[in-house]
Amino acid sequence: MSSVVTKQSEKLDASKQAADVDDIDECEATDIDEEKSDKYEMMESRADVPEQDREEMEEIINVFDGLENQYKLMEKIGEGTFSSVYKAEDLKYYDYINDWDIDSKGLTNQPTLEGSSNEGAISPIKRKPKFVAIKKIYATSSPMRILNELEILYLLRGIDTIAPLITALRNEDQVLLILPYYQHTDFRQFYSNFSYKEMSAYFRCLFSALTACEAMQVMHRDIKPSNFLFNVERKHGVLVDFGLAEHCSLPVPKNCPCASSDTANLARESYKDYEPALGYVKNDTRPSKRANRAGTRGFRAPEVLLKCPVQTTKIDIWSAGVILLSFLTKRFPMFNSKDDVDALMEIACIFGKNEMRQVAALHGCAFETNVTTLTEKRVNFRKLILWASCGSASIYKEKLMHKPSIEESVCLDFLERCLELDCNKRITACEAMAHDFLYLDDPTFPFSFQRNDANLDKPRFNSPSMENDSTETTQHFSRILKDGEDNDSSMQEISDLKRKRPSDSIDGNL
Ligand SMILES: Nc1ncnc2c1ncn2[C@@H]1O[C@H](COP(=O)(O)OP(=O)(O)OP(=O)(O)O)[C@@H](O)[C@H]1O
Repeated sequence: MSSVVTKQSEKLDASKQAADVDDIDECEATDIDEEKSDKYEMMESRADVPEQDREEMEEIINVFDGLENQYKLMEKIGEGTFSSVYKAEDLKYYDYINDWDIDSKGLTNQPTLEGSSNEGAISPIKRKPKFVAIKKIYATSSPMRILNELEILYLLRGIDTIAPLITALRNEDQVLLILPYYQHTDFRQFYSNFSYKEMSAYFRCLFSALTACEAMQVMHRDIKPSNFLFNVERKHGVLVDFGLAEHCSLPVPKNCPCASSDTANLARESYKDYEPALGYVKNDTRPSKRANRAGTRGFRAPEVLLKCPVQTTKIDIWSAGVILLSFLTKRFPMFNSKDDVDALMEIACIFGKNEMRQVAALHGCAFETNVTTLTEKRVNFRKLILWASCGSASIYKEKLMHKPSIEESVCLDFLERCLELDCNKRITACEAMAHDFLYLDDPTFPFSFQRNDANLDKPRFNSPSMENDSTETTQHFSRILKDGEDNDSSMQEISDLKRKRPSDSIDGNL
């Protein structure tokens, strides 16, 4: 497959391109020499870039020889646990086919291919600078982890709500992922004043991304506002950061009651007979429960907190529900626990002890607490939201007396389905795409509103065979990440990889 991909995404031959493309190549050829003479010029021109960020960008340019001819690093835009992200101008954008670029869809500023007409092509002078996000993965990340992120990004190519990988570069232990740059609005600027319609648009994009992940059996594991880049003006969002993502189809021991409907039903029933023994076993010989708990505090699903070994894509639905709860309560972060026990207690404050015992039994655990303020029964979501968002007791009481609007009811129903403690009963992303809440901004809602249900059970994109893809991608990227290669050959591999855009190969050319 890799050779096919190479062919499709080959740099466009200058002779095959329109005259204006040739013109720009010549201009760039002269520019390159000038750029080389002072590779840091672009950073000096930005006095507002902090000294430390400037140093980091200089280091990247030093490590990746020739990078400055491809990308003009501008500023640091994000920093996480595993990476730093920089905005850069894509200096060679117009030399390549850029099918991944949602901005370019329907525009005629793409270079033309052999045999195609150049009519309507935009002259070089009108070309806008194009930007990418360069994600520098810290050298402390294991190669397997980086490979996993690359592999999953490759698998999820071609979906306009998931940030695609443009290319990846490696030099020794330094790895850069090049992604399109998405102009977005900080969550803190809009979460407290979004209307139901705006929330609907936000979650339709998010759930479209989650539907794609679900179809590929990929758990993102880190769904949170900073990983969903939403552009308020365009009402469009993209999911980023698959650094913790994981396949849930991998064989795991099904040693959790939730894994089969028989044992799950038994657990749901038997929790009532559980008699808590006071104290704890002094010399407990039972093996400790182990499971992947990767994620961000406050967004972990109950099954993650209860260390269920059979986690599925439902964990992401819970996290999306937590984001919706933030919108509705106008509180962010909604949960802020320091550890998993605290996190379970925060959830118990809403769901009550009775449901917590049930969900604990579903994952082979027992839930016991001596915190007297916890109630047996759950708190009604509407009451919780009004209490948290109203500001005063009198407004709360007044609002509570009013019947909820259709929009509010639909939204509350969606919230309950996402924040369902029992992962087996929680809504799937595909089912969520059929929920009225995701169509509130439809002009005909709710009068003559009709969803096109015919397509809702189908993933809205091509689904290449995961097994084959996964294997080939693993081979492809593991070569890039393989240790012990000399610098030249690894850089050669990297340049081979350059511009092998996954989305190029999705439309039936494999
Ligand atoms: N393609 C992009 N376009 C614009 N900004 C981006 C892009 N990718 C990442 N960012 C910004 O960089 C931040 C960190 O990126 P990312 O989440 O991929 O890194 P991380 O190290 O895994 O972070 P965390 O530990 O917080 O999950 C994002 O929250 C976002 O603000």
